[in-house]
Amino acid sequence: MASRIALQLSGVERSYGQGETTLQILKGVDFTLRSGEIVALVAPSGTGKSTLLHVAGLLEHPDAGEIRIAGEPCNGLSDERRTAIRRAEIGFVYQFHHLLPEFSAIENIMMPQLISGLSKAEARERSKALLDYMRIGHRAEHRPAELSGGEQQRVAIARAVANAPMVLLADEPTGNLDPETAHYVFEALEALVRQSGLAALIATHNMELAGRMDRRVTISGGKVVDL
Ligand SMILES: Nc1ncnc2c1ncn2[C@@H]1O[C@H](COP(=O)(O)OP(=O)(O)OP(=O)(O)O)[C@@H](O)[C@H]1O
Repeated sequence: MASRIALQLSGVERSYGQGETTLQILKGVDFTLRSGEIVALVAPSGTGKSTLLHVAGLLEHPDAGEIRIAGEPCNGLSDERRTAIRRAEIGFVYQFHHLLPEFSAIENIMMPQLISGLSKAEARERSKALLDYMRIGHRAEHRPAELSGGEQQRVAIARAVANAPMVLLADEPTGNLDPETAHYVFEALEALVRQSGLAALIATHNMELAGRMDRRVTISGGKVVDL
């Protein structure tokens, strides 16, 4: 049986005003991401990878077109509802970890769960399981500055999936790591996707990692096309 559609973009357009002119970045993007698949987004700098991730993740509004998360059309929803969907169904990972420096690894992962209303005990238990899963259980009480780059990114990934979202959107998650560490972090991410049935769209310039994903897409002429 085909897996469930987690994210669907239809006819999505997005442009930015630049002085007198308009820079049209996305010109009718159609794209479908299914639960349990990892898709690489590989495109030259400036073609709109971050824009696509922000629009897909409900951080920015498209100028036209439709975004559905877990089947729910997100156009025309109130900002409150969009935020609620984003918190529940979307996890973000960036090139730089953006962990809160004054909190430990486990506290960083607990945070989004506490915001969602989980008890402290439940949040701690799930965070510990995620840390173990990412093979950094022994670093739970360390603050970000005391962790290596690869460990920091694994904590950031654990935090992104802490609320069991349907979709993981990652913008160069290994871009700041050496090749060996990048490989190791991707391995942990891949295991997590396989185990949880998450759907992941990962922007990367790393062709070796892209080659290991289920499929590869690029942005060409403002549209998403298969590579
Ligand atoms: N808020 C904004 N206002 C104006 N222009 C913007 C804005 N955000 C992005 N752009 C422009 O839109 C284009 C696409 O940007 P985007 O960040 O999506 O590219 P990218 O493919 O992610 O690039 P990179 O690989 O360098 O991160 C760029 O030319 C950028 O300058």
